[in-house]
Amino acid sequence: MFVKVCGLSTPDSVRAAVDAGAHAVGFVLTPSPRQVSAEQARALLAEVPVEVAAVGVFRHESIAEAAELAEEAGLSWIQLHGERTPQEVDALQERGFSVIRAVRMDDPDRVFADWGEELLLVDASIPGSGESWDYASVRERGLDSRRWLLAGGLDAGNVASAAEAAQAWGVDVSSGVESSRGVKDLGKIRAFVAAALGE
Ligand SMILES: O=C(O)c1ccccc1N[C@@H]1O[C@H](COP(=O)(O)O)[C@@H](O)[C@H]1O
Repeated sequence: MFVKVCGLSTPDSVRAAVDAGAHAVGFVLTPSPRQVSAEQARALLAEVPVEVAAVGVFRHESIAEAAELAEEAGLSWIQLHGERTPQEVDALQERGFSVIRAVRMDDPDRVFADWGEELLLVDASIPGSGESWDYASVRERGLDSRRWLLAGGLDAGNVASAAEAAQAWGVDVSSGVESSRGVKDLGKIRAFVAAALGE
């Protein structure tokens, strides 16, 4: 099970995720209670070993803005929310980025098609809201042979059953490892990663 922990903004939360065994960590560079600047993300990157994917999360930004900010931060992965096109994914890959393309669980089937992104992320309607949804319903989308992450309302208590219900390749979390909005809880991060990894 691939595990990503998102919305990290302090060195100790990055270390907690990495030490627990997360495969990816996310830095939100778009307006959010978890937003960090490119400069802050660059400093946090010092805590991330090369084998762990460091991801910049973008929602309202153009492709050019996202690429510029990610380059400034030194991030090689971009997570792209919002209405996007296959050409935008191509443009980021041509610029050297690996792409996580976020779709909403209620998007039409065509949005779930394979656009060549490295990972698809299937999230609730409002990203980062902690809103859970009917995880089993994603099985109708035909993602069996794809590399994709389940997100939205996950926490240490439900991640194993949610991943099983959805037959997820990987999982992503933000709200479920916080003590209050935007404030990560190190114990919850460790418990989430352990539960996702079946430890
Ligand atoms: O976490 C945010 O604030 C955020 C803002 C804008 C786009 C994506 C964001 N986070 C993503 O949302 C899900 C986590 O949702 P939840 O809080 O666990 O329910 C995950 O994919 C984050 O990468």
